This record gives sequence, C-alpha cells and structure tokens, in this order.
Amino acid sequence: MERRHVLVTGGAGYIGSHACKALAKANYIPVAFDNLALGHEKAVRWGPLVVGDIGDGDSLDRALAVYRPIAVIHFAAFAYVGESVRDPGKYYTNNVSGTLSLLEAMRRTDLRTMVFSSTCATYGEPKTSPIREAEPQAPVNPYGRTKWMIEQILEDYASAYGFQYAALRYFNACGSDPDGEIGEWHDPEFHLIPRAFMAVTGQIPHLEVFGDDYDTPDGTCIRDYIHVNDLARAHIQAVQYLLKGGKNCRLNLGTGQPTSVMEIIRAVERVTGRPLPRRLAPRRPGDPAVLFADPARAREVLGFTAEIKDITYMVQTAWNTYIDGQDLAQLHIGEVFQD
Ligand SMILES: NC(=O)c1ccc[n+]([C@@H]2O[C@H](COP(=O)([O-])OP(=O)(O)OC[C@H]3O[C@@H](n4cnc5c(N)ncnc54)[C@H](O)[C@@H]3O)[C@@H](O)[C@H]2O)c1
Ligand SMILES: O=c1ccn([C@@H]2O[C@H](COP(=O)(O)OP(=O)(O)O[C@H]3O[C@H](CO)[C@H](O)[C@H](O)[C@H]3O)[C@@H](O)[C@H]2O)c(=O)[nH]1
Repeated sequence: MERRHVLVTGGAGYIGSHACKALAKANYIPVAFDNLALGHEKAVRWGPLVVGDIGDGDSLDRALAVYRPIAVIHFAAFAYVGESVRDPGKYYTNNVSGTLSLLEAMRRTDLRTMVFSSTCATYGEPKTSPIREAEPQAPVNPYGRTKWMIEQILEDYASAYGFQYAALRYFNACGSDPDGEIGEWHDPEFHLIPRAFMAVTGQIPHLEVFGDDYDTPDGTCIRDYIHVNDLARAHIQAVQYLLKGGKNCRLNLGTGQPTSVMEIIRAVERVTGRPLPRRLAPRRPGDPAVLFADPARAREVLGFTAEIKDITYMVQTAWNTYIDGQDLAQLHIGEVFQD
C-alpha cells in the first residue's frame, strides 16, 4: 500500500521526534514541520523536515500542498510553565495564535483531522487523583490556559467546519527511544529526570527537591510518568481512530501509576550507580501534591494502554541518551550525532 504522509508540527522536538519514528515504523511518512526554535535538525531522521513556523500561513500552505498529509499531529508549542507566567504574551501568541494559523491552513486545503498535544496542566490543582476527563478544567498558569483554549477552539472548529480531533492530555512524559537514536534534549531543561542527571554528572551542583512536606507517603510530590514511546503509539492509534470516523475526544494519557519525587531520585541512583546530590528547596508555586491519571477512557476509546510501567526502565532509557550541556550546544549546530 502507498505510504501516506502525516504532518507532525514540532517534529524536531522531544515527543514529536519519537512520534515520527513510531509513524515510520507503522508505515506512514512523517513530515516534521518545525521552526527549530527548540528542536534539533538531527532528531528528524524518518522523513522530511520542513523548517517553518506554524504562524506562517504561506509556509504551511506550501508544506500541505507538497505532501498532502492525511492528518496533522500538532506538538509545536512552548511548554515552560514558569516562563509562561513571566511572559504570557509569548505563550498566547505561539500556542494559541500559532494553532489558529495552522487550523486555518488546514481549512484552506480541506484537511480536517488533528491530534493535539494537550496536558494534564488543564486540570490545574484537582482535589483528588486519579483524574478523570470529566474533572473541571481549571488551569492555574498561562501555559495550561493556552492548551485549554485550544481544546475549546478545536470543539468550535469541529461544530462549525467538521473538524475531527483528539486532544491528548499527557501526564509527565519521560524516557527516550530504547534504540538510543533520539532523546530528551531540552535547553534549558526543567523536568525532574534530566535535572537529576545534570546533578549526577556535575552539570549543576545539586538537584533541588521542591518540598518534602506534602501530604504524601514520603512528603514529596506524586506524578504519573509515562514513557515517550507509549505516548508516540497513542498518537498513531488516535490518528487511525479518527480516520475510521471515531468521535472527537479528550483523553488522559498516563499509566495511572503514582510515583513520588523520592522514588525517581532512587531510580536515578540505581540506574546511574552514582549518588545524586540534592538539596531541599521550597515548594514550587503551582505544584499540586498529587497528579495521576485515570487511564480508563483512553483504553475504552482508543484501545490504548501504556505498556511501560517500570520506572527504572523509563529512567534507564533516558540515561542511555542523556547528553550534557556542552554536547547539547553542539547538537544545535549539528556537530554531533551525524547520521
Ligand atoms: N514534555 C512533557 O512532559 C509534556 C507534557 C504535556 C504536554 N506536552 C506538550 O507536548 C508537546 C511537545 O512537548 P515536548 O516536550 O516534545 O517539547 P519540545 O520543546 O521538545 O518540542 C516542541 C517543538 O515545537 C517546535 N516549535 C515551537 N514553536 C513552534 C512554532 N511556532 N512553529 C514551528 N515549530 C515550533 C520547537 O522547535 C520544538 O521542536 C508540546 O505541545 C507540550 O506542550 C509535553
Ligand atoms: O528540579 C526539579 C524539577 C522538578 N521537581 C519536582 O518533580 C515533579 C515533576 O516536575 P516536572 O517539572 O518534571 O513536571 P511537572 O509535573 O511540573 O509537569 C507539568 O509541566 C509539564 C510541562 O513541562 C507538562 O505540561 C505536564 O503535563 C505538567 O503537569 C514535580 O513535583 C516537581 O516539583 C523537583 O523537585 N525538582
């Protein structure tokens, strides 16, 4: 059968590049559309890279005309919670206006199928976990609000223009390609597991543990860590579900398994075989004590269940592709990881 194209905005980024690899394995041709603001050319290895901005309608029109994709998986966004509080304009412009520009380009070519990267940050600080999709949407920062706004825009585009969408609310993406071809290469990096590696390797003097007096068994925050390959697979299942005429949906993507910051710290020490220098720091504003998914709906709707449950394995895959700050700077200019 002819291999069909899928446009992957943000395809040079962390989750997007893993999705591209999974798409190619599933016999699609992933077309990465990325402005390389935060992504890496070297992470695009399974299909063409179009260097363009989702805010640029002409660039999108050209890519859609050349590749005629059957669907769009939309990862491109800024996703730093703290930065979104300091500079909300940057987030509303890139995430919300950028998505509107993309949706309008899709309308111009009569392409109406989108899988969208949403986040559990749309729930804000829910009173209880596991979190079901019906929980109130109450984001507590501009980043989360941009994602919730986009979900509502998608609903309006579905009603008025016949768009089909799946908004996938990820919990904490982690780990990397078990083959070691791509990894989580963020600069700057604020996520717990790569920050822990930075402390283990001396890139930073110590990991700050944001609070140990939460109402949790060991006092540290609890999250739901889902492996990036499981996330990638969920996106392909969502594309296939929509193309078969599946109903529009908003789904949690998590394992449903609660893991504390201390449990991550111990996994990092086990995997690296080194002590993790750490220091207690004040609670990070806006951090809920406990956040984990009820994954039942994604199973019912997409038939999706996260396969990787072992946190040590998740951390191991991340460690295998960890790149320190200096090499990461080189990755931007393409001097390492030659094909
Ligand atoms: N990492 C997580 O734990 C997590 C959790 C929930 C949701 N998400 C969402 O998943 C998506 C991907 O996250 P990630 O961790 O892979 O981030 P990432 O920064 O690694 O990838 C985002 C990519 O989008 C590109 N991009 C940004 N703005 C663009 C624009 N205007 N035009 C074209 N390209 C643009 C960047 O260059 C980058 O390659 C984001 O939408 C994020 O909000 C991530
Ligand atoms: O240096 C650190 C970094 C994190 N943490 C703790 O580790 C846990 C995980 O923190 P991350 O920053 O790795 O991720 P978040 O839980 O803040 O994730 C949120 O922000 C992400 C955006 O990057 C996603 O949108 C995700 O859905 C949303 O819940 C939190 O309890 C945090 O307090 C530390 O103790 N020290």
